[in-house]
Amino acid sequence: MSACDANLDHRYLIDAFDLNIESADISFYPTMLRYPSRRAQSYVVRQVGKRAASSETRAGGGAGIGNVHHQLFPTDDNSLFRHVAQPRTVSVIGAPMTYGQPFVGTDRGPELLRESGLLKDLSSLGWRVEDIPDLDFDAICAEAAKNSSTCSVSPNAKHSLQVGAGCSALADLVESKLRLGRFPLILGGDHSIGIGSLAGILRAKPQTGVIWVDAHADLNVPTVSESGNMHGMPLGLMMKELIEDRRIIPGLEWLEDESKDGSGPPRLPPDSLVYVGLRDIDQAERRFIKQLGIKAFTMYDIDHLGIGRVMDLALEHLMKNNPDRPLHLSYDIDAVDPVHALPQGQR
Ligand SMILES: NC(=[NH2+])NCCC[C@H](N)C(=O)O
Repeated sequence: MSACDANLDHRYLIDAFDLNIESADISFYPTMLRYPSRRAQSYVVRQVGKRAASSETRAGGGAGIGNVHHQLFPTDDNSLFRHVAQPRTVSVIGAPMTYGQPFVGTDRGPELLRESGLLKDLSSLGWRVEDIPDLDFDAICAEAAKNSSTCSVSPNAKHSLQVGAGCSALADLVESKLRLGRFPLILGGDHSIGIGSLAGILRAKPQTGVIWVDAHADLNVPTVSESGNMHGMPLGLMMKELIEDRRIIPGLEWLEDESKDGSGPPRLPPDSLVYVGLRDIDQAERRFIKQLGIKAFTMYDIDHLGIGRVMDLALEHLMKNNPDRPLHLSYDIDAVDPVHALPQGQR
C-alpha cells in the first residue's frame, strides 16, 4: 500500500459523495468479496439516502463534516432525486456476472450484499424497495455460448458472447426501470456489468453524467486491451471516439441498435465522465484520457487535494453546462484502500 492509497477509505468516500444520483452500480473482484461486502453495501446505501448537496454541506466533505451536518440538520429537499418518481422506489437488480475476468466468485456479490442487510437498510431510509430476482446469467450466458461454434472468435474480447448476452438483458431491465421513474441499483458481478448498466441508462437518459470510482480506467477496447478481459472495457465501449462500430464484437451487436426514443445507440461523450481514485491504468488508457480530455482524479489527487475538494471539482465538471442532468455512480470495490480490500491478481 502506498501512502496515497490510505486516503481513499470508505469513510471518506461516504462522506464526500453528497450527490444527487439517480442510478448506481457496484462491482466486485473475487478476492474482495468477503470482508468488504458490509462496507460496500453501506456505502451504496448511503448514496441512495443522501440529502441535499448544497455548497454549504459539500464544503465540509472530505473529513465527514458534510455528513455530520446532514445528521444534525436533516432536510427533506424535494429538489433531490428529481428524476425519480414519487414515492421513491429503488429497484435492486442482481447482476452476478463472472465472464468479464478470469475468476469465478464475483457471482456471489448480490447474495452477499443482500445477506449483509442491504434491503432493510434501503427501506429504513424511507425508500420503497423492489427486490428483483437476480438475472439468471447461468441460463442467459449458456444459451449465448451455444452460438459460439457458428460465430467468429472474439477479437481480443474474452467471453464476449456471454458478457454481451448478460449485459443486453441487464440493459433492458435498467432501461425499463428508469423509464418507470425508479432508481436502479445494480449489484455485480464483475465490472463488465458496466456495459449493461451504461447502455440501459444512456438509452433512457442520454444526458447522464457518470462518476467512475475505480482503481482502473476501464477504457480499453479490444484493439488495445492488454488482457482481453471485458471488465476493463465498459467505458471504452461506450465512446464513439474509441470504437466506431461495436457490431464487430460477437455478442455486442445490440449495442448499435437505435434507442426507442430515437436518440441513437447508447454513447457516452468523454466530457460526461469523471474518474475518481485511479491508481492502475494501462498505456493505451493513459493516452486516451489525455487525447479525449477526460477528467480524472487519481489517488494522488485525492491525497493532495482531499476527497471533498475532488468531489466538488468532479461535480463542477459534470454539472457546469447541464445542472439538471442525471448522474450515475459506478463503484468498483477495488477503489477501496487495499488495507480493507485485498487487490490480489487485479487482472
Ligand atoms: N474493473 C476492473 N477491475 N478492471 C480491471 C482492468 C484491468 C486492466 N486495465 C485490463 O483492462 O485488463
